[in-house]
Amino acid sequence: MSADKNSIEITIPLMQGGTNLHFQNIAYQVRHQKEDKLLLKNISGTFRTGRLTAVLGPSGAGKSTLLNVLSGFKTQGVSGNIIVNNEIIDRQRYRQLVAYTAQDVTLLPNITLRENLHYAADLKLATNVPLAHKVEIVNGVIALLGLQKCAHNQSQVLSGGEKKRLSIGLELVSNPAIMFFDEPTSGLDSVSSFQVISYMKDLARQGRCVISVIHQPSSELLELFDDIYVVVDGRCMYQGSLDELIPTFAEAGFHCPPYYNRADFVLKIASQYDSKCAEVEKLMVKSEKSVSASMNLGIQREYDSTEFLVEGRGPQYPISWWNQFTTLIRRTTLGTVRNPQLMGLRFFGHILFGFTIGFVFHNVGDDASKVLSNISLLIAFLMFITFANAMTVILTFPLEMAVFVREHKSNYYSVSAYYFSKLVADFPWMLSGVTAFQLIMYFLSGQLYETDRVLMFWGICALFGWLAQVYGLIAGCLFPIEVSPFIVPASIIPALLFSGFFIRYNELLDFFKPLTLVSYFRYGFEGLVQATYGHNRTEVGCGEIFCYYRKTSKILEALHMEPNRYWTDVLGLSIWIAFLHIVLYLSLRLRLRWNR
Ligand SMILES: Nc1ncnc2c1ncn2[C@@H]1O[C@H](COP(=O)(O)OP(=O)(O)OP(=O)(O)O)[C@@H](O)[C@H]1O
Repeated sequence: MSADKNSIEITIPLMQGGTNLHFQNIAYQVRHQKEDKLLLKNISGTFRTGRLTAVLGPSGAGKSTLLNVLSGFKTQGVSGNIIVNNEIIDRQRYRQLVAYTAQDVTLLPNITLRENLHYAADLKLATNVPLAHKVEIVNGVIALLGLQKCAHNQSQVLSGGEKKRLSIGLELVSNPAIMFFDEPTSGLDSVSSFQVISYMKDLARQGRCVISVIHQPSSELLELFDDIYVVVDGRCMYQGSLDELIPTFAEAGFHCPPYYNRADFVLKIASQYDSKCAEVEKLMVKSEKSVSASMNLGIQREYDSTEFLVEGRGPQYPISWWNQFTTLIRRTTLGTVRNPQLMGLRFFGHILFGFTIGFVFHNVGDDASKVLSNISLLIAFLMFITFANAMTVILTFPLEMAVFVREHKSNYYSVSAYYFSKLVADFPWMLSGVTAFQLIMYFLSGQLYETDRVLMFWGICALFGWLAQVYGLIAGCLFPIEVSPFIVPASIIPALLFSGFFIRYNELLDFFKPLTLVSYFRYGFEGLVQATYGHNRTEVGCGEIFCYYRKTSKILEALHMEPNRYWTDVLGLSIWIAFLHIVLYLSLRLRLRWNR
């Protein structure tokens, strides 16, 4: 993905024709504390091509909600019509036209700005777009947003303003006709804010319809906008040009003092809505009527349907499933390799612990007088594999989840492409860590050197590492980063209790016995015991005159284990892994549902 550093021409094509967006009687209802709450109340309006529109309103008025709905990010509980150039269009076509940049866009920390744009181009542009053209588009976006200086910086070191511009750029690569921004200047100083809004104005001038929620803009910043849309309590208080704003309010009896910031003036009037001011209500009703009237002029047809963004038949994603899958694998692998803590924990952590535990349990493997220590080693072994593999993913996955939700909602790729890419990309790292750990420990602790036995031991370790990783992914998907480091160990302890190590099967109350059948630790522990002492091994070496556990049958008896159950344990672990994969897939879907 090298790019020609000298090529800074702006190559984003101008929009052909214009795209006018009308929205009619949009209502949005949520269920909150067992009550239905109407957040948007039959709100209507028009956003026109080539114009930059500011959405203003007091805090809690419904500005972000309106943008979320109009961008198609929220669809559940929404009714009303979205009309683009006089046509009601389906969800698939609409998503291809629209881009939405939320207030805080989460970015993958270890991917550079240029790489972020390249991956967005790979995922959002049709597969037949040649690489050279994608590079041109990325260079164009970088030049347009003035990001040349930091193009090779990883996202984690970008400044707030650079991140904001990158998030605009990510949407720009697919050259959308309609762009929504939620408070793009929040957290920026006045110079950067001016820059960002100026870029947005350029985008509008190129023939796009650009709409932005803006919080308390300065007079200078407000001047950059062509149109204003004022939202109050989920309704429209004003829609029209910036120039008409003050005269319209004056007509309703609200006069703006000279030299007063127009945005502040409007917000002051809007905040009187709560005190049930009759003049404000009159202004709202008048505005709603005039919005409907102007829309009827703009729309040449009547629409009966109130179903919001119906499902269409066209392809949902810009590129094929296979290309989504391979692009995501490349990106995840790059992010993993660039994450030194994660790599360190995964690989060197396994090696370090392999040596540490290996030396602590030095040569206990083939000595019947040290069987109890060796059995403790087996459970310690499994515990390390579980925590090392589950914890590494729960630390990074919640952040990735935010990226997944944003990108999936922006129609970059399907859930299944992401799901399989995640599993495939992470698998070799897990396997290499577990293998290194096992080999070091196996030989340092003096287990029996038989190829079959080493492979059987490795098989259980690999399955257990895999299980732990998927377990961690589920926790990282469903719980915030502050909660999952507690949830994972707490939920593992019951499985550990019924592993057969802490309390033997026959010592359990009858009531608890069935639980050993669902404990994955039981299958892991028993599998390791069988690989170590079962399967045609009759005796263990003995360095003393008498060793009680010299015969392996005595060891299995003491642990209440039947001989030759290795493959049953493999089956038990495999069923658990298959089950957890289904749970992970459903968790990803659930996570998307929460954000609908
Ligand atoms: N899922 C929800 N359940 C209940 N109420 C909600 C939900 N989402 C938003 N709200 C409420 O809807 C109102 C509008 O929220 P929204 O985020 O759109 O406001 P906003 O105008 O963008 O405010 P701000 O300028 O402070 O960001 C708020 O009162 C908010 O508390």
